[in-house]
Amino acid sequence: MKQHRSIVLIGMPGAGKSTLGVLLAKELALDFVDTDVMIQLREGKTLQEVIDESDYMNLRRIEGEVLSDADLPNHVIATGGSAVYSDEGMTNLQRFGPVVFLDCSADELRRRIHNYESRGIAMAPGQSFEELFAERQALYRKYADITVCCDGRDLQQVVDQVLRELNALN
Ligand SMILES: Nc1ncnc2c1ncn2[C@@H]1O[C@H](COP(=O)(O)OP(=O)(O)O)[C@@H](O)[C@H]1O
Ligand SMILES: O=C(O)C1=C[C@@H](OP(=O)(O)O)[C@@H](O)[C@H](O)C1
Ligand SMILES: [Mg+2]
Repeated sequence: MKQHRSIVLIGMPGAGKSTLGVLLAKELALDFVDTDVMIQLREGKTLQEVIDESDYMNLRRIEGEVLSDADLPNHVIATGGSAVYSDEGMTNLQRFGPVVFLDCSADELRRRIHNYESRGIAMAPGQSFEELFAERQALYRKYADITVCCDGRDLQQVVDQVLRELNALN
C-alpha cells in the first residue's frame, strides 16, 4: 500500500462505496470519510439542492475542488460516482492509497437504486442511465488499481474480496 494507508473507493452510484466504506474502515482500523458529506458540509446544502440551484456541471466543479484540496491519510474514502470527472481530484486522492473500483453491472445497479431522479446524480438532462454507465466505465478503469466485481456478492463477500486484493498488492 502507498505511504498514507488510505483506500479510495470509486464506482457508479449504487455500487456500494458508502456502505462498504464503513465496513472496510472497521476491518482495517482506519477512519472513514464520504466525500459527498464533505461537499454538503462545505456548501451547506444537499447535493440535489446544488444541482437544482445551478446544474450538474457546477456539482462536478465543486466536487473537483473538494477532492483536489482533500488531505485524508489513514482513511477509507468513499467518493461520489462522479469523482472520476476530476483528474486533479483523483490525482490528489491517489497520493493517499490504492483506488478500488467497485464494478457493478447496470442491471444490478438498477435493482438496487430506485431514486435516480432525486439522488442528485451529476448527469446531463436527457442522458439515460445506460449512456451514463457506458461513459463512465473507461474513467473508472483508468484510475483503478484494483477492480472488484460486486454482482451476485453480498456486502461481506465484497468486503472480503477487497481485503484479499489489498493484501495481494502488498
Ligand atoms: N454487494 C451488495 N449487495 C447488495 N446490496 C448492496 C451491495 N452493496 C451495496 N448495496 C446496497 O446498495 C445501495 C447503495 O449503496 P451505497 O453504499 O449508497 O452506494 P454508493 O455509495 O456507491 O452510491 C444501498 O442500499 C446498499 O445497501
Ligand atoms: O454519480 C454521480 O453523479 C453522483 C453520485 C453521488 O454519490 P454516490 O455515488 O455515493 O451515490 C453523489 O456524489 C452525487 O450525487 C453525484
Ligand atoms: Mg455514496
